[in-house]
Amino acid sequence: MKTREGNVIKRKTDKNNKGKKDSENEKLLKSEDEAKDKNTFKYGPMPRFPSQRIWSRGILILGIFVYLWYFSKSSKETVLAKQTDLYHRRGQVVHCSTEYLEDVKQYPGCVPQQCGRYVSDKIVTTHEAEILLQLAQRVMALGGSKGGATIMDLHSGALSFDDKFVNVYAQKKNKILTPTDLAVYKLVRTKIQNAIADTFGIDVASLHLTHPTFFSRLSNLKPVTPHDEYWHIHIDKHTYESFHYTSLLYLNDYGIDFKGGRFVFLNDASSPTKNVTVEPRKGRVSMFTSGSENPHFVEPVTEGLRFAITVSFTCDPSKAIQDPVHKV
Ligand SMILES: O=C(O)CCC(=O)C(=O)O
Ligand SMILES: [Fe+2]
Repeated sequence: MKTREGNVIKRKTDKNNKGKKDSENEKLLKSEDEAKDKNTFKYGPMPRFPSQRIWSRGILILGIFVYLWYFSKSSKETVLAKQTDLYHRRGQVVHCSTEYLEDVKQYPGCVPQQCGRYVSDKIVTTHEAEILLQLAQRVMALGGSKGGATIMDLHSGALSFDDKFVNVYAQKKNKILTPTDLAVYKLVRTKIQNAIADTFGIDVASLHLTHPTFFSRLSNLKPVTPHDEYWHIHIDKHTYESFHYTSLLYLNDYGIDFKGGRFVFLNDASSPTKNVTVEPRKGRVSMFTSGSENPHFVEPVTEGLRFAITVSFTCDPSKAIQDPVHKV
C-alpha cells in the first residue's frame, strides 16, 4: 500500500538517483573529453604552420600537374635523336624481318648480327655537311620540282624539273661539281659505309653503294607528281629492291631552317605512341636495315626547306654503283 510519506520518500530517492546519474553522466562525458584530448595529443600536438590550408591545396594541385605531365609524356612517341642534342651513337635493336635476313644471307659477310636503327653526329662534320648543302642549293637552283620534293642524283645527273627530270650533266655550260665537292662527297659516303659496317658488325667490303643515292629538298608545296608525296609510310627494301642498308645524312636543322619534316620509324602502325622520331640536324647520320623491320615516313615540312641525302647500300655486288666523276 502506498502512503503519502512513502511517495515523498520515493520522489526524494528518485531525485537523488537522477542527481547521481547526472553527475555520473557528466563524469563520463568529462572523461571521454579527456580521453579525446589525450588521443589528440598522444604524440604531442599536431604541428601547425601559417597558411596551412593554402599550402596543402598547393601541394594537391602540384600533385595533379605531375600526374598529368607523366601521363601526357608516356602517351607521346619516343624521340631517338633531338635536334639540340649530340650523339656519339644512339639506337635501337629491332627483330630482322625474315625476308630481309633470307636476302642478305646470300651474301656472306653482309648478314647483320642484329637489325636496328641508329643515329650518330660523329661521322660527318658540320663543315662537310655545309659543303654538301651548298652544292645541293647550287645545283638544285638549275631546276626544281613544282611540287614539294626536288631530287638530285649526282651519279646519273638526274634533277627534278617542274614535273619531270632533266640531266644536269647535259647542260654543258654549267659547272656542276668542283673537285672539292667530289672529294667531300666520296669521303662522306666512305665514312658512312664504314660506320654502317661497324654498327651492324659486318664486313665493310661486302657493302656496295647502290642506286638511288640522291639529295632531296623538301618543302610545303602541294604535290604535283607522286614523287612529291614524301610523307607516305614505306619500307625501303620494297620501294628500292637493291637496298639492304639505308643511311640518311641531314644537311640542315629541324626547327631552325625548317619546321615539320621529322623522320619517323613505326613500331606499330596502329599505335602512333610507339613511333620513334629522328629530328634532322646538320651532319647527323641515320643508319638502319632496309627491311620491313623499319617502316618509316617523313612528316610534312610546314615551313622552310629541308635538305638531306639518302645514301644506300646493297650486299649484291651486281647492284653496285660508282662514285660520280668530275664533271665540268
Ligand atoms: O629524308 C629522309 O629523312 C628520309 C627519306 C627516305 O625515307 C628515303 O629516301 O627512302
Ligand atoms: Fe625511306
